[in-house]
Amino acid sequence: MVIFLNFRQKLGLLKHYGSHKLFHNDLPKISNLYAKQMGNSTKDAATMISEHANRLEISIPRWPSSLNFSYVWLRDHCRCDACFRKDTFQRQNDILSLPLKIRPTYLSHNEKELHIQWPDGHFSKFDFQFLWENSFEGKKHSKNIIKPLTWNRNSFPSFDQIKVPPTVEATRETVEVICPISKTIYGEMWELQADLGMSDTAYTDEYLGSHTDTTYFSEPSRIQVFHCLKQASEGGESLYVDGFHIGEKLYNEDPACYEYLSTTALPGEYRKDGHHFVNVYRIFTHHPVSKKLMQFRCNDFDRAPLSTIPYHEVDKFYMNFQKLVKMLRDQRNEVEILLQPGQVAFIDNWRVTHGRKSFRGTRVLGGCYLGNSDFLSKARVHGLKFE
Ligand SMILES: C[N+](C)(C)CCCC[C@H](N)C(=O)O
Ligand SMILES: O=C(O)CCC(=O)C(=O)O
Ligand SMILES: [Fe+2]
Repeated sequence: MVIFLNFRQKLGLLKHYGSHKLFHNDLPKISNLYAKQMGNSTKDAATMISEHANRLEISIPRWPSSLNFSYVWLRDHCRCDACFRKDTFQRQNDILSLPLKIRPTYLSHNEKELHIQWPDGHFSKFDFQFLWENSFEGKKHSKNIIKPLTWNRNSFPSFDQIKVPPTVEATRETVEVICPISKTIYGEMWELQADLGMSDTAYTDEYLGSHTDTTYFSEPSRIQVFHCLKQASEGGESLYVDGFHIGEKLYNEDPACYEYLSTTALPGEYRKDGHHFVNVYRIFTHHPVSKKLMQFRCNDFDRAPLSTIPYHEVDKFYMNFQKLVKMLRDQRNEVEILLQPGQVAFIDNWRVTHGRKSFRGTRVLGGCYLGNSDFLSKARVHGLKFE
């Protein structure tokens, strides 16, 4: 079975093992539809183009507001063969030849396209669809469509499941249908069972507080895949918490603490024979343009010596950090799932924390990591849109 934690809202469900229709989700579908309606103004007699000093204002009745395009932006985004290579999807016009004070000499449009004649004789055509999808203002409107639905113990969403044989190879095959597997210091596919030789608390039979993995990487792994290959004879339930729910709650209950943990950097560290990772990060990271919460990172086990905070601020750090971890350990926020052999969990490691209860007997988890760029690229190919 495949369980998508969090991606039910955001990325979708693996409905047919082996099929190409992997990412299904109502919300992105709505947003795509929205983008289509907004961009494809078929018989829009009422399209209005107004020239201003350094911008064009385009108004199409279907668009929620008019969009503005500066002339230099339009010249830079010309998609003709001389400016843009359609075979490689790469730019060809050199930024240094872009005239910053350019203005069109002649403008016209039909129902689908805007036409611009430039002073040097160059001619550009723009699909309204392209303009809608790539403008700052258009993006702002589309972004409002997908709002992450956060969850706690009581509001945890249901998930779809399919059967995967409880072997590492079957896990690999399932995952590879979705996305190439990352190779990290743990290899591609790893197996996890209590083995102190591995020098990590994950490889014990003890309780493990909920955390995100690879906080010590400059870009943490995006998806953590867990496949239960063998259940413990007792205990070993997985514990999941929605870090965005924690963020929301903290923001509402103690905005100063949220602000502090969004702006204060701390170091993470991981040492293992021949490896020494160190990375300085913030617990809450926001999208550089929309400012929405984009990533939650928290792993107390892999916290490095606190060298990023001056002594007079240290009390403040511990106070705020404890507050956060208390919320993370609060059972009201924690979802408990006893993974069954054959059940695979895909966890958004940029958002959802994982932990486990202590256990007895032999418990084996198989799994792997998927990189952020690889995963988002595949999701986009399946028609999903991201900021
Ligand atoms: C078993 N597996 C490879 C998944 C994880 C092992 C690494 C755990 C590390 N403390 C971290 O949180 O990143
Ligand atoms: O044993 C578990 O369920 C999780 C262990 C863990 O944190 C990990 O492998 O990253
Ligand atoms: Fe972990």
